Amino acid sequence: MILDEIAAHARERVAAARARVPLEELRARAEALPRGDFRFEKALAGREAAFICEIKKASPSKGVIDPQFDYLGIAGQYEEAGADCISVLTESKWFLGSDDIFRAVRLAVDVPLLRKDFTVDEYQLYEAKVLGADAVLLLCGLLDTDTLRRYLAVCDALGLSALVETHDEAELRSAAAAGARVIGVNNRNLKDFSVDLNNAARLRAGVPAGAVFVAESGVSCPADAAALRQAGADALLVGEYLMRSLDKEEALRGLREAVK
Ligand SMILES: O=P(O)(O)OC[C@@H](O)[C@@H](O)c1c[nH]c2ccccc12
Repeated sequence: MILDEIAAHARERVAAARARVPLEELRARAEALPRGDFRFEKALAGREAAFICEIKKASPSKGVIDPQFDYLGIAGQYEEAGADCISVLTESKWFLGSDDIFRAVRLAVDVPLLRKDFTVDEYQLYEAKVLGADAVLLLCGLLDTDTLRRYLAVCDALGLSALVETHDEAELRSAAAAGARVIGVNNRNLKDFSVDLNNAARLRAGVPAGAVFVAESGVSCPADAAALRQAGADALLVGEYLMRSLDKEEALRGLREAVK
């Protein structure tokens, strides 16, 4: 199953990174940085419907989405267009992302940034902090409730926000039990890549009051965004549609219009 393969590869990447910079050293570096002020989640909560715009070159389900991949140009366009947050894939094998891309985007824009990777080790939380991330992704499909709780405590101590991603009721209960403040529902099943926009609507009722609810994946036109907003999404995470839009400002304007 692909998620297992991606997670196994993430563990290999962490092992290699640890051999270069040991955990203790990385943690000390992360803890020496100014504690973040959770501006990722503030940016999401501050709007009627917020947009997290994603920078990804490829995905396991679609292959290469943008062969040119002028990620700095894209980041600039997203910022110009008024993206509330930007998600940058750093997974290297299936999404063709990298920490270098993240660093470059961090230097180029002031928008809150989500470091989008497959978190399988506490090490990656410190990595994200040192990269200048405002938020990390925690997948319930990879982390049990106790581990989630532990990672959320580390994030809190660093001033990092966490987008806790779920796909079904059991995962949503786990996210809620762990105390997640930003809960995502992925409309794409990472096990077989099928997309069901109704997934967000179906799980909406299980999201604790006060948590920010992010609908993720599968937005392919303004009407999709409208439907997700109708289903109670506080924020939308949009990747492929924006990556394929030549005029990202116009595309995002269209999505915003649709959720009003
Ligand atoms: O390109 P889309 O269908 O708009 O989806 C964006 C985002 O939700 C998707 O990239 C995603 C959702 N959860 C993830 C977990 C890991 C990597 C990627 C993802």
